[in-house]
Order: sequence, then C-alpha cells, then structure tokens
Amino acid sequence: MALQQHQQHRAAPEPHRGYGETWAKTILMGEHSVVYGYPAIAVPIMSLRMRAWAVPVRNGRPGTLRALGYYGPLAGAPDQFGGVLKAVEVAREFAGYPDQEFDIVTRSDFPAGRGLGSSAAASGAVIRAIVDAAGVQAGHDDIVAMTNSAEVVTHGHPSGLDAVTICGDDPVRFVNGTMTSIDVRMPAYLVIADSGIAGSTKEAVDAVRREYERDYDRVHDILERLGDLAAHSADDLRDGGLNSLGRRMNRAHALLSELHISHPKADAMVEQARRSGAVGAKMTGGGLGGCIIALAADLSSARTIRHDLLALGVPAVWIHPLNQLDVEVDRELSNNPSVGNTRFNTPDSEGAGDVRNTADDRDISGARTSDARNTVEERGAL
Ligand SMILES: Nc1ncnc2c1ncn2[C@@H]1O[C@H](COP(=O)(O)OP(=O)(O)O)[C@@H](O)[C@H]1O
Ligand SMILES: C[C@@](O)(CCOP(=O)(O)O)CC(=O)O
Repeated sequence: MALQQHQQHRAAPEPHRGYGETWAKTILMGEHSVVYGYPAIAVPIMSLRMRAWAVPVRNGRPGTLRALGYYGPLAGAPDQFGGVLKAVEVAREFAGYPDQEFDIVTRSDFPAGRGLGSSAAASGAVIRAIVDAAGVQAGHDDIVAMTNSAEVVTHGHPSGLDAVTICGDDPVRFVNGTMTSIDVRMPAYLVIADSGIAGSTKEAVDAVRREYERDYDRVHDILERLGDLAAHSADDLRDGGLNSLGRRMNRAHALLSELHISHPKADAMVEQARRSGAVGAKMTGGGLGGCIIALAADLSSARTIRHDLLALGVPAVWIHPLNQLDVEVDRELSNNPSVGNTRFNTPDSEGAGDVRNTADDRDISGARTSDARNTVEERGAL
C-alpha cells in the first residue's frame, strides 16, 4: 500500500511527548514458508506489550535511544537498532517533522530475539509514539507499511506477517501481503514457552535461503508442505478442529527441524509439552532457539504443561486463550499474585524516566491501550 506523507513539513505547532504501543505475536503455522509466498497464521498476544515514548528535543542536541540496555545517541546506536532508526525516520517524515530530534525509550513485556516479533513490535511502537507526538492520525495500514519498512532494515526480506500482527486485534491468515482475520471457534489455549536462547531471525531466514538454493527440490517440498499445513490450520481454527490442528503443529515442527532451524532445547521443550498433554507443539517464529508453542485443550491442561516446562528449567511460560475473552483466565489473573507482565531486558532503573507516568496507557490516535485479552505468565528460576 502506498504510504502517504501525512502533512506538509511545518514549523508549528510544536510536537509534544508521544506514546505508542504494540504487542507480541506468535506464529501458529507457516513461519519461514510465508517468506516464499505460502500462507501463514499468526496470533497477536495483546497482553505482552511493547511500549515506546518519543520526547521531542528542544535544545538542538541530537536525539537519544534507550532500549535493551543501550542508552546513547540515536544516530550512534549499535547496528542491531537499524530497524528502530528507520522507524524514527519514516515516522518523522509521515508526521511532517522530518528534522525533529526525539529522545526515544522502549520497554517490553517480552524478551527480544525469541520469535515473538520484538523487532516489528519495537519499530511499530516507536512509529506510533512519534505519530502521537506530532498529533497526527495514522491508520492501521500506515502503521503496518512503516513498520515493514523498518523490518526490511532488520531482516532484509520480511514476509510482512509480523508487521501486520503486532498491531492487529485478531488472529490472521496472511499470504503475500494480504491478511484475513480468523474467527477462532475453539476454547483452547496456547502455552508459549521461552527457551531462553536468543535466535536471530535474519540468520535463520538467511540459513533457509542458503539451503533452498543448495537443495532446491527437498527444501521446496518442505516449504510447500508447511504452507499446506497453514492453509488447513485456518479451517481447523474456524471449525473447532482441535486435534487436527494439534497434529498439524506436530508435523510443522518436524518439517521446521528438517530445515535445521529448530534448537535441541526447543525440541526438548516440544517433547515435554506433548508428554504433559499438549494436543500439539512446535517451535514458533524465526527459530535457532526462541519460543515454542503448545496447544492445550483446556486451562487445566495448559497449567499442567506450564508446570512441567517450568520444572524443566524453562525461564518463562505464558498461557494465552485462543478465543478472545476468556473468563477463567481473567479470574486467574486477578487471583494469582505471581501473574502479570515482566519487563524484559529493560530494567526499571533505566526505563522511561520522566516520561513513565505521564504518557503510559493513554488511548491515543493510532495506538491502542492493552485490552482484555489476557495472557497468564509465570517465570521460572534461571
Ligand atoms: N525493546 C526493544 N527496543 C528496541 N529494539 C528492539 C527491542 N526488542 C527488540 N528489538 C530489536 O529487534 C531485534 C531482534 O529481532 P529478531 O531477531 O527479529 O527477534 P524477534 O523474533 O523477537 O523479532 C533486536 O536486536 C533489536 O534490534
Ligand atoms: C521466519 C519468519 O517467517 C517469521 C519471523 O518471526 P520473528 O521475527 O522471529 O518473530 C520471517 C518472516 O515472516 O519474515
């Protein structure tokens, strides 16, 4: 979609302090094959938030970035923040303030580099914060297009699936840039478990590309089968086909392993989840570590899987209802003091500073406050 500059470059009014948020996502089916034009299904995890603040600099000094333990000039930030830099650039241009410097702060409820879409979420939140700072409106498609241009810097050739899901409300079927919302008809739960091992999505995508070029027939066949599984999984979600969805997740994990992008720890977690009663389990996202997802038929089963994964030494486990407003999880959230969001890699002491209490959780144009789609999280001892 064409991205339109919102307003003419202008001197006034002055931008104010802006806030934006996005959230994590899991890929239920179709990671990697989606890069090759096959369908994929992703689920937004709206209670695992990525938040960003953009504070306009008024005294002519360069803007700064405070993110993932880095605090320093935005322009001099390490290469890993290339996507965020691009996000700032496109958002300033869109908002009509191409030369305005900002102090940018990000904070995350979920870890980076674990297949939960942190790169797209960080860029999307920064974009929303700058758009908010400028006081302009940005539609969903604008945010997606800008996020995707930042993802190109981070990943090279993103499918676009992450950019769509980290600011969307519903599970989506995505193919070649076109998304369709899925009305999930099963009262099931996703158990999302972090291996604690960071895997670079760019490295994983590059590794698959090399294998594709080296061994075309075999890899093409695997990608096609992954796409096929994703296409049928969309029907499972709509029709309540819990067991067939679980079987497809198991098959997808085996195929992704054949692409050598799983990790022994992720494999062990997948096996444990199945032994603990998961209907199906697989790695999710880029791989080379990262997270796994397990499908649980009910909350009691999800709790058992979470308990056993924590006993295995897994650092963090979240339970997420696949259908939207789940009363039982709401109840668990309010009763269990250990439940709640934990900020990853951005310790409170180096957090949003003076912007923390002023911009947080506002319902602003182009951004949403987190809503009732709750995810239960528990962290194990590391
Ligand atoms: N809180 C954050 N603030 C700024 N940038 C972030 C943040 N979290 C992640 N990123 C960016 O995303 C990169 C990780 O992206 P990637 O390897 O694709 O992992 P993921 O699977 O989580 O998207 C980080 O190196 C960093 O550049
Ligand atoms: C591997 C891939 O399909 C998903 C990557 O997800 P994540 O960035 O690891 O959360 C890449 C893509 O869709 O561009």
